[in-house]
Amino acid sequence: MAFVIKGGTVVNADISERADVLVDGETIVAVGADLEVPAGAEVIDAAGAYVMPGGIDPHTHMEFQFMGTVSADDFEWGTKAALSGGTTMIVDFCIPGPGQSMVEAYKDWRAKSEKAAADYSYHLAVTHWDEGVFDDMAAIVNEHGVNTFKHFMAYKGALMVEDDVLFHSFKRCADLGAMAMVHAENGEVVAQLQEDYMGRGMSGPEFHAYSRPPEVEGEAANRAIMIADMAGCQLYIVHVSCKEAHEAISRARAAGKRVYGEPLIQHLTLDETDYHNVDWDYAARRVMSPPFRPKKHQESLWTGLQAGSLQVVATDHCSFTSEQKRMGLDDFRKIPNGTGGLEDRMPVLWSKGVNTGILTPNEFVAVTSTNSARILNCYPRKGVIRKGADADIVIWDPEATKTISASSQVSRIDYNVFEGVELKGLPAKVFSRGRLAAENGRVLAERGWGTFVARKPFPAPARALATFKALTAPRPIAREHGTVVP
Ligand SMILES: NC(=O)NCCC(=O)O
Ligand SMILES: [Zn+2]
Ligand SMILES: [Zn+2]
Repeated sequence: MAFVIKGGTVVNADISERADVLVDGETIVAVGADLEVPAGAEVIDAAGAYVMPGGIDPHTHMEFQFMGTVSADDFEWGTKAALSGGTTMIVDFCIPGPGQSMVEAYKDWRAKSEKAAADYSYHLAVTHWDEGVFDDMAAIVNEHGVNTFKHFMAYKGALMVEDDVLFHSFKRCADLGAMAMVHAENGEVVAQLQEDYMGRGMSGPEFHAYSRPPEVEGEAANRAIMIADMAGCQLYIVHVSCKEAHEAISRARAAGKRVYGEPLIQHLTLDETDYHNVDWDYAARRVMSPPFRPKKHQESLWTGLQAGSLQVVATDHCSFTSEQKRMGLDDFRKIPNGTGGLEDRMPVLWSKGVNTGILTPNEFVAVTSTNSARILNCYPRKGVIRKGADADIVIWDPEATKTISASSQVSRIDYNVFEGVELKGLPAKVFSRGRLAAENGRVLAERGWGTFVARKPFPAPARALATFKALTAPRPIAREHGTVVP
């Protein structure tokens, strides 16, 4: 079925233009001024609206078995929540369980995500190192369409890996043309601080934040950057929450290293005072890692988006109900870590970023969609309004208003960390591969509409890094005695 979106302003990351968009089936087939309407095609009026690429959330956890429970939004409800807020693709973390191989975990995730209402892709987690992982990484890249590998530097005793695993795995990423990702927090220091506070009877959710100060994140970010540099691979640091981690990335990029940083909409807009609330539930619902930070860190994250030293805005959507959070009533270490945000990411970023003059609409598109598509290598199929791209399109009404409330949200949990935030600028219509998937926040997409988006390795940066490594590799000194020169 064909349709033309007429009269809107098409906003891509690089340019805004008055143009119509012709969609045929799942694909954008033309973008231009005053397009002729083919016989039988529907006309959709976008006067006064922006026509933007559907959002991509590069960091989610659907139906994730974690900390003794399972995150509440599965692929169906998580992607429906995403669509209601303008996000048409998520990239979820596929994390092998204890004793499970990467390829088995991948198959599990494929089965779980069959119910997705929007498109999805994965990052694979490296949770230990052995020959099986070495071999599986090649299969994952070459046969299963995943080019990113995640490493947790925190969660000691569970998902955390040490530096030896990081170096082995980062070198393997370099060989395969894949990208390494890290959750950057020094898990050893966190574990000691947690024990120390609990030992002194300090068990409330505020001590979740005190046991994970910005320094643990800054240290781990620096360490991962240096290890990636020595391994010769690209590095993506997830949920950058503080000045220390942002500065590490910014320094690395200024030194020519291929490092990317992803702040979350939560860290950009919410702060640690939420943990001081006298209502235990209120504070515990906001427990995530890294935690919400003192307000001063937000300025660093916003300027990072402006300067380009931070490239994408994600949610790390990992939602737990109040009941699940209460697993940690007597011990903050047992509160399942994670918050929601998928349906609010784009509207909150627009209201707090574009309406305040911090970001232009083009920069908004860059950090909510295009940059993820480019960094994760699914561009230009995703992340752009242009001929040949998937028809993932948001018609954005800059005048529409709403106040966020859990009572009207799509996510399955019973609260919303953005409760009461007033929004101006909302998705009016959201198309997912040419199908109307949401209208004024109401989800029309059905379970199972989503498809897996395979992503190939990164030949150009991998080749550049390998060339540079080879040219700058240590060489033996020619001597009369001693080393034999090859
Ligand atoms: N972020 C968080 O608290 N939960 C999800 C797992 C992770 O990303 O660390
Ligand atoms: Zn994490
Ligand atoms: Zn996460």
